[in-house]
Amino acid sequence: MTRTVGYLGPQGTYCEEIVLSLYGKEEACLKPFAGIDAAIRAVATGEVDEGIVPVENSLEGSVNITLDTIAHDVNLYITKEVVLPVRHNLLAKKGCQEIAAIVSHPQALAQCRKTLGILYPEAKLKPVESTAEAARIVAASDGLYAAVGSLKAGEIYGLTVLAADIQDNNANSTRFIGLERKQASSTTGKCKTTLVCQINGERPGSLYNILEEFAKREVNLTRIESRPARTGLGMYIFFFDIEGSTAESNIAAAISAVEEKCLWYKNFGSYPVYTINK
Ligand SMILES: O=C(O)C(=O)C[C@]1(C(=O)O)C=C[C@@H](O)C=C1
Repeated sequence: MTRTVGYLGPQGTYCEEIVLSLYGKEEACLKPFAGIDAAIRAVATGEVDEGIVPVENSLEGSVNITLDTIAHDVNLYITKEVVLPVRHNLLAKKGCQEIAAIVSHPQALAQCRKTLGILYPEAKLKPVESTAEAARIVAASDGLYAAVGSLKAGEIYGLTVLAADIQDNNANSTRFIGLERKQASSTTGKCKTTLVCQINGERPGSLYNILEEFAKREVNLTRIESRPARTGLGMYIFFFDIEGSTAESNIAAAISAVEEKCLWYKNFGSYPVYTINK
């Protein structure tokens, strides 16, 4: 049976590039959503089998809407991670003479902030839901707009490339995750495990006590990220990315110990990690 895969649309986003790299034409029915949270919620309601969303960029850091939605609003598992090198382009209508505003996803605008400031210091930066939505808006505009997006988005919406490779740093890459209602079936090869928990921030050493459970079992953490717990100012939840899977006994034991010590906890499971080489 073909699976339905939801992602941040419209056609031509980097999210779509990930979906197309994972599934052949016959293997998946693609369903674009207007927002990252909508794509995630569609997995939870059963509208789609899987959602592909961005979670972190090497220049700009976390995609907060992804972290907050998976922590607070749904109960889903992370079933894969895919890292994509991201190369942005400035796209405009043919013959465009003047750029009054540059539109794109806020993460994409931020990844090109310095370059755009040098090329078009007077242009206003306008955030929209995705890079492909930006290209679609520019194609429908009066020609005074440009979009930051992929070459493919430029082709789809009939735009020309005013400037290529406009990301501020060539190490620009984005981490995407696949979300499903069931745990990943295969965790062989390179794997990670992600959990989120809230600790008692009023006691000294609470975070240290959690970290100790990983350190003493030689469990390697690849990322710690905090986000508001949404229970009051100064209260936080912590995301931990762990190298390896819960099939490894030291990782399983560390997670059980952490669960005992925290106020609130969610395990997103273990999942394989892939990188797209460009
Ligand atoms: O707008 C897109 O094309 C997306 O897939 C979203 C997104 C993001 O949210 O980080 C993905 C990759 C890039 O880092 C810029 C934008």
